[in-house]
Amino acid sequence: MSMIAAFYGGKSILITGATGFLGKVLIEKLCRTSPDLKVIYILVRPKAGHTLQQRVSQIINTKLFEKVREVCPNLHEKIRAISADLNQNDFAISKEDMQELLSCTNIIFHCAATVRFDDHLRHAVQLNVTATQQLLFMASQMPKLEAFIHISTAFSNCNLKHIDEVIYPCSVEPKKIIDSMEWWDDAIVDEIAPKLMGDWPNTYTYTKALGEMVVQQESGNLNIAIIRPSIVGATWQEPFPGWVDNLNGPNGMIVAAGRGFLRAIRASPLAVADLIPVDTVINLTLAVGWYTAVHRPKSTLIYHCTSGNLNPCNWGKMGCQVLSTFEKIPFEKAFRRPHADFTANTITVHYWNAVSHRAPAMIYDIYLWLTGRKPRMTKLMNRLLRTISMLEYFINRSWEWSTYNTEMLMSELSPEDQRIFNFDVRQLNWLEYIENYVLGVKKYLLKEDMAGIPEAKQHLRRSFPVYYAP
Ligand SMILES: CCCCCCCCCCCCCCCCCCCCCCCC(=O)SCCNC(=O)CCNC(=O)[C@H](O)C(C)(C)COP(=O)(O)OP(=O)(O)OC[C@H]1O[C@@H](n2cnc3c(N)ncnc32)[C@H](O)[C@@H]1OP(=O)(O)O
Ligand SMILES: NC(=O)C1=CN([C@@H]2O[C@H](COP(=O)(O)OP(=O)(O)OC[C@H]3O[C@@H](n4cnc5c(N)ncnc54)[C@H](OP(=O)(O)O)[C@@H]3O)[C@@H](O)[C@H]2O)C=CC1
Repeated sequence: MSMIAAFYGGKSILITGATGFLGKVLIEKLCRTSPDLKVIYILVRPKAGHTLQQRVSQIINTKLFEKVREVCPNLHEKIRAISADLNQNDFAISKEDMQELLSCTNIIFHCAATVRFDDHLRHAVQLNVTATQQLLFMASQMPKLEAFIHISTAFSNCNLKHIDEVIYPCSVEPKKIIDSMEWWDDAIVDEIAPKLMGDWPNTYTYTKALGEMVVQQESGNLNIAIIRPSIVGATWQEPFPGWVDNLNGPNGMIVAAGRGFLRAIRASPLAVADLIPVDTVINLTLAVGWYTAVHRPKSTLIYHCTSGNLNPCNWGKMGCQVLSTFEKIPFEKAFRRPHADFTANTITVHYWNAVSHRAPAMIYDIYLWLTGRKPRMTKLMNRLLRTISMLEYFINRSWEWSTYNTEMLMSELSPEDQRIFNFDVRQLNWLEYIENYVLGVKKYLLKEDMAGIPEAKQHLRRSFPVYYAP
């Protein structure tokens, strides 16, 4: 019998960010391995035109939940959506709902965050810092709470090269920043943001570091753990390989390369590509929830969920495998032949941006305009180049994350739990994983049918002149 699966049986679990990438995989795995759990409360913000129930149905009626619908036919009853906006006071939760959450919750998984790199500092502080503080305050009023698991990022200390499983302080106290945000207007925030952020590259990583400090300072008597995943990618094994549903991180780049838009990117081919599959992150998260509640470590433990020190892969190897997968399974309606290069030379990148990105986009737009259609390629290319400029920081450096706590936890698990909640990234075969990843982008993100592969290959042959364009 799995100790972890048994632990979650009969429990009331509160999840924030449940409608996001990690949140969905977390709910799926929880319900599949512990169908006898009592209830999962999910804090969902209302969205125009969708009731809460519709938002839940949209998630659990997808392919991702196909297996779990069989194991847990009453899935709808297990998931209770609570209307909440983490940007509001008391999260705008009704009195009755708040009462129920406070009196029943056993475990909290805090996944909600803004993951945009360019978010305004005020908004990033509100969601990644202030909301975390408020949730901890709520947690402190929950008599049945056994564990509070906070999802951070391995890049919260990306200003350092070697990162241990400890919390590093930021120069300005988060409480001071939270207070200041109340009376600083946007102009002051804009002016002061670069000074506050120092050598953090964006508001996301900076506010996640502040969020960790808040967790440490407000932990009180709670049993808390922090998980720091690196770049979270498609599923490796569960519920099936290759599942992914957003354009974040590498996903958008795979789409752009596969459709022939992306030809060159400033990256160090030998830098470590610290990717980690989303199911690995969730397996570790559930194991940490169990360990924190049952073993109650004396201090807040931090767990790095990274691949670089146990099973490293570099961007060069990854890029080659992505390109070779496109040969076998091309994406539909490609603009050009998929072919891209990583280059470390800034001048070469400027050259390729002009010749291979901007110029073809302009020529294509002129063609669209001449044939009476709306030009759109230049806009799309500009957006792609802007996205690349934000990702460049992460693909031109390597970091070393120590994984003592994560390895310690692995050794605490029974053989059965090591199998069911596998987070041993040493077993990952990168070439196989990347191929399934690209296939998953095609199937689950772009919603392309595998039956269309011959047509996609023919499309590339038909557009012969464009096929070999720079
Ligand atoms: C040797 C051979 C080499 C060959 C190489 C070829 C293969 C290449 C593949 C290999 C991959 C290599 C690169 C990988 C780089 C990975 C780095 C990742 C770093 C992560 C570090 C931290 C990890 C974390 O902790 S958190 C998760 C990461 N967060 C993010 O990734 C968020 C990043 N995104 C943003 O911050 C914003 O989206 C931003 C600023 C990039 C763009 O903002 P903007 O306001 O312009 O757009 P949006 O409102 O977001 O979207 C508008 C619109 O565009 C669509 N869209 C968004 N992103 C993309 C995209 N990347 N590609 C395509 N389309 C995109 C979006 O869906 C919207 O569409 P609508 O239709 O308008 O809704
Ligand atoms: N994806 C990655 O590569 C990595 C992610 N992480 C961390 O993992 C966690 C989850 O990330 P991920 O799943 O990728 O992020 P997503 O952007 O996919 O999901 C974010 C979630 O937060 C919710 N949310 C945002 N704002 C609010 C709000 N005001 N009130 C209520 N809910 C809100 C979103 O709800 P809605 O659906 O309404 O928008 C969504 O459910 C984050 O803490 C992130 O920092 C760490 C490392 C890497």
